[in-house]
Amino acid sequence: MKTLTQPALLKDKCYINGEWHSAASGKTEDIMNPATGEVITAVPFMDDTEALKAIEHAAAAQIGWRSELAKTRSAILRRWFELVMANQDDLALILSSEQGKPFGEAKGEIAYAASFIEWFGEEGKRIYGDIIPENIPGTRMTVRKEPIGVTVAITPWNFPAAMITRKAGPALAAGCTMIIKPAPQTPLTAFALVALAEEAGVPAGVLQVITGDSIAIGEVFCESKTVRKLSFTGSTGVGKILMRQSADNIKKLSLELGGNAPFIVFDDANVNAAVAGAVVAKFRNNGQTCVCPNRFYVQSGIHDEFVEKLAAEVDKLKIGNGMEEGVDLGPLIDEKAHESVLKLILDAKEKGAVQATKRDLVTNKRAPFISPVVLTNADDSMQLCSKEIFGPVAPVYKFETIDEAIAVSNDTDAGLAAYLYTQSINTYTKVSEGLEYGIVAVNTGAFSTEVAPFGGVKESGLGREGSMYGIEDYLEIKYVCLGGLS
Ligand SMILES: NC(=O)C1=CN([C@@H]2O[C@H](COP(=O)(O)OP(=O)(O)OC[C@H]3O[C@@H](n4cnc5c(N)ncnc54)[C@H](OP(=O)(O)O)[C@@H]3O)[C@@H](O)[C@H]2O)C=CC1
Ligand SMILES: O=C(O)CCCC(=O)O
Repeated sequence: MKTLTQPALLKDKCYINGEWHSAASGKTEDIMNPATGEVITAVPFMDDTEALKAIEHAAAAQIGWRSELAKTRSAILRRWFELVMANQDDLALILSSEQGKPFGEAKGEIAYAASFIEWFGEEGKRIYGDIIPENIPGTRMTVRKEPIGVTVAITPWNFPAAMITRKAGPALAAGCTMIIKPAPQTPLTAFALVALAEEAGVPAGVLQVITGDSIAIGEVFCESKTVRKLSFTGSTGVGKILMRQSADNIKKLSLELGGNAPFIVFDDANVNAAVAGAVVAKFRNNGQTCVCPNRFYVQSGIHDEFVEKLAAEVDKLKIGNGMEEGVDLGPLIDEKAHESVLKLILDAKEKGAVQATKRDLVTNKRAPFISPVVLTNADDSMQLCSKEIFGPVAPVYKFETIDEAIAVSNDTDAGLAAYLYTQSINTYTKVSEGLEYGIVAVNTGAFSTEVAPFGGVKESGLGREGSMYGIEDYLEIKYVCLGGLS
């Protein structure tokens, strides 16, 4: 078992106004390692009292932070990026211990998380305004982009590092302050990241992290008039609650919600490439990613070959404690997730789905491990066709025509990511343009990067994260009209 090089990175307190705090109530919540069931530590269970205090500190810190030169903020973010990369192994160990993903994958997430700090630190120096050619004599018309103010982030457990930096990176670079409420399962990565931000020189109150009563803290965040923006990644149901709660003060929202990604394979696809892409896309983070394919649509001519090859590859994946060498899939996040995924598989089997993989479903009754499965004969009467699976299950549906593939893919309230495999330029053009999704991946199973926009349409959310567009969500446009000139 690996040990931390910097044990001080394992914090068990919240970070408010530059200091580490327990909850005023003294309450704590245990943090478990999902692979072993062991308690790693306990963290503060804070509530509305601390949320209100953090907002006050964020508002006070906002004044100085927005006045700093973009170049100064950028230099601090650069140091934060370098510290995150210098502590990549320790951060990955903390992340893997509380979340369960394999150590190598956790290291990849830390590098991905760091890339948002680096990228937005650089973008922050390029927040240009505009000069409008005036249409009224004696005027000058200009546009400035200004930081929106105090912001908050509610983040999920599936990417405990990257979902924080994808929000905090642009917020801080734009001159906003941010309070983070990480998922209750994975606060330790958040604490460690914020400890490194402090070391990098992020001033007190600019970046804070609190854990505890999600509902009470969420209400304070939404109802506060001081908080001008909320960014949330998580389920569509909770996104809708937060949107309703934020309506009274017209808060700006970024919502990165659930997906129901189709993965379409046409007869003319390179089947080996499609299988390799399917494994990468579907089994990343044990299927617990909102862009993991949820429905595999495979054209009839290539269907049997694709299923046979995919099942063979999936049967090779090694399940286990993510800290062990060679493990591809860790546990699911908790028992609730395990039960939910198992129910979807059993429902599909009852309705006629056939398991193409060979392993038994449940491999370890002491922890939430589940075998990865490929199911054929799937149809839209099965719950997993419309519900986000969030687990290592690949249901395969057969289709005949291009129009049918587009229609079934779009027949969902979600619209985050879609995948297609074809070698035809006509099919590529027609399908990529016909899909109602924020992201379309063609002949690849991987597309996430800090330089490209991530986000969905329909009930998958609002706004885009990452890329040159991601910082816009933390800026307000101010039009200044100067009149009376001679
Ligand atoms: N888009 C994505 O990346 C993600 C999608 N999901 C989807 O959601 C399903 C359930 O996962 P789950 O973790 O329960 O996701 P949730 O959307 O329920 O939770 C996400 C975060 O929001 C918090 N939260 C829940 N209710 C409120 C509220 N009323 N006010 C403020 N914060 C709140 C949670 O804290 P608490 O747990 O304490 O309630 C957690 O930190 C998954 O199976 C998956 O389908 C989940 C995670 C990420
Ligand atoms: O929303 C998620 O599930 C995490 C984002 C994954 C990614 O950035 O690829």
